[in-house]
Amino acid sequence: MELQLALDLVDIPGAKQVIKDVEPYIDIVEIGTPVVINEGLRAVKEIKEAFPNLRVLADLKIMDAAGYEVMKASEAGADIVTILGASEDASIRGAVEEARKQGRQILVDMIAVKNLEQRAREVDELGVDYICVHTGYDLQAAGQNSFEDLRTIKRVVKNAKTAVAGGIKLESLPEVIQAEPDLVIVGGGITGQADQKAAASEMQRLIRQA
Ligand SMILES: O=C(CO)[C@H](O)[C@H](O)COP(=O)(O)O
Repeated sequence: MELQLALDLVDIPGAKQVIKDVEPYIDIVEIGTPVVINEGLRAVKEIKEAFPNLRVLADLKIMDAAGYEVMKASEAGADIVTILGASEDASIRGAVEEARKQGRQILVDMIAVKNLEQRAREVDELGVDYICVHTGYDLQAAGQNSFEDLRTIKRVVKNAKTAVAGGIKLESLPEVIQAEPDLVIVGGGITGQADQKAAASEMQRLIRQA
């Protein structure tokens, strides 16, 4: 099981500062969608150059023109690129094909997918690397989480690794770990804490002992 730090509400210098503090405790750093919107793929490039030993995920949430967008994110240095599970099979195939060419990986974000069980089975057949259940900020605000969805994809996904994201905090991490995802994605549960280093270190400890 691995830990991914999601950076959503920072600029590039801010991202570098957080990563410097928590690098020993994380496996992957995510350049979040808002950061890419604000700063462009330059954010991915600068973070990869500053932290070459860390895997970098570009959270582009691709919906179309997938091959092209995966190519551009790969050129910027992304190791993993995200595409939406709600996108067309042709787009997901295009993303996978380009990622294979570039030696990169694809994470499918299942945010807003209604028929989760069926779509997870279909996406799993398309050769993606990760399938991620995700409660976005708007539904987190309504008190939702993805823990039941994680158990659902764990049942049906046979090839890809499983991941979970959305509002995971130190208190809820043990329940997440129990469902045995391959990747736990945490944003505010680390970045929103007064002591980010302590939060990341404790999360890594719980994950490693699982
Ligand atoms: O992709 C995202 C939002 O669309 C976030 O990166 C993801 O939800 C993790 O952040 P948090 O733990 O703060 O919810």
